[in-house]
Amino acid sequence: MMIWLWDVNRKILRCRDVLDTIERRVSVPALAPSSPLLKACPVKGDCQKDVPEACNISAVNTARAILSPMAESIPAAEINAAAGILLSPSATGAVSSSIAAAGNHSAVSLLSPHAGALFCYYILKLFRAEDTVIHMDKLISSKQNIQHVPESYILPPERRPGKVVIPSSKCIPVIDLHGNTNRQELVQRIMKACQEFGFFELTGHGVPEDLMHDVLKVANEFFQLPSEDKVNFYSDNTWKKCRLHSSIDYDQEKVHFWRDNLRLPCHPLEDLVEEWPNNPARFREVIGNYAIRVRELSLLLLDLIREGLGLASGYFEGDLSETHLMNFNYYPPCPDPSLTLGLPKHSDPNLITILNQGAISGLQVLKDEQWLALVPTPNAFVVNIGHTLQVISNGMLRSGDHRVVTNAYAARATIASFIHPSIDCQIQPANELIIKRCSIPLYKPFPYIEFMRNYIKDTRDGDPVLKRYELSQAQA
Ligand SMILES: O=C(O)CCC(=O)C(=O)O
Ligand SMILES: [Fe+2]
Repeated sequence: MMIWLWDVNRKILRCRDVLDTIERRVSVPALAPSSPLLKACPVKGDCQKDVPEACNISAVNTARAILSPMAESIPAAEINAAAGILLSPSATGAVSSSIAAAGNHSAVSLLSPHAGALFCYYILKLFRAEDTVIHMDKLISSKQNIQHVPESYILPPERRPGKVVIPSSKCIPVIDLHGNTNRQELVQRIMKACQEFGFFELTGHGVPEDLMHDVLKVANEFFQLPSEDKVNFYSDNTWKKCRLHSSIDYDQEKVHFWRDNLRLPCHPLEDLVEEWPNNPARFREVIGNYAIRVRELSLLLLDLIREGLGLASGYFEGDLSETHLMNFNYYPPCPDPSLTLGLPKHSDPNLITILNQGAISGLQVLKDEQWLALVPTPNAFVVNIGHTLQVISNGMLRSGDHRVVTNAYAARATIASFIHPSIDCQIQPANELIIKRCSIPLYKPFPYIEFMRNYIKDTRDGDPVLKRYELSQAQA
């Protein structure tokens, strides 16, 4: 059962979001029928009819009594059922008419703002426990003692990694950022790696070893927290930037993947850090420091690539590299890694990705139709090019296909840092490049927002998203 509310702007809010808002707005005391705070929040006159004694007997029981019949009458598929709760006096009209429009009777509680907030709080508390169970059950890290891979995670035979042993090797180029004093040579090496593999390992990058290590430690600690400490971040909305979820698109996909994921927006940091978890206690500090360092590093690498492509100085600055997201991936041990994948074959959608994969292997890169298993190099980053850079470079650089396999013995945490264009950008092969090389564009222009929509769908279904945007010779 999910409870939905309307806020003063008639935006539909999820239960958790409302709870958070309320927790920020009112300090909620332990509920006691005689609580002076409850007495201090009288129910407004005529609402006694709708919300009998809401605030002077146990509000939880009252909430249950009011909501139970209503909850049963709500068709599961309809989200516009609600408890009408007033978060501010000006919401009265909006809430009442929304509920009336949605055809739901009852329970428009005309409370004073403070009483409304309190009442709302207890109603939601009631349902939060249930919400926690429903959502947190989707996380693999919430499942206890899994002996077998559940059916819904078993891939069809042609998409399974199977039992084939993929030889591990140091298979992608290694680039030492500080060991290369000659900038031109460095640019050439990066370009070659991005053309041939779409991947390289980066050493000498300047991010301190203890920070590389600490971020993974804090990430591991986050995933191991009890469910109730994480549920506030859970969301099935693939567009929500700050969210905890599992697999790729859990409610829409045919088969699930063996990974939990916390995604955080990171730029501009000072505006966003408040949205991040603050448990473990060091989370914001450690991850914040790291986010700044990897963003700087990504922009430096993008600038080297820009130079290699012969694009004007500053080409990737501004909107094109505006969005910085970090993916905290968590792959718990899997009882049979041959049946499932942590992540299916995909290329990243963005410009450039910097991955801190710790010491446990799992990442595989596709080269000449062969999977190569990467052996992690201590304190090195794995860098890869995303679809957007492939398109801007008109196919000169390639986004590297990769996938993640699971293992049966140890949980693996990784942090992937993505630089994306802002969602309003139009993406297309760089004009200067087409002109300079007298080439024809290989991709049609597309709005990044539309591309991302298709990307999520195609990745979960195993389809190549760039196919949609390729131009045939005749069209170009
Ligand atoms: O966890 C890994 O090894 C890779 C993660 C990845 O490919 C991603 O987050 O897009
Ligand atoms: Fe990826």
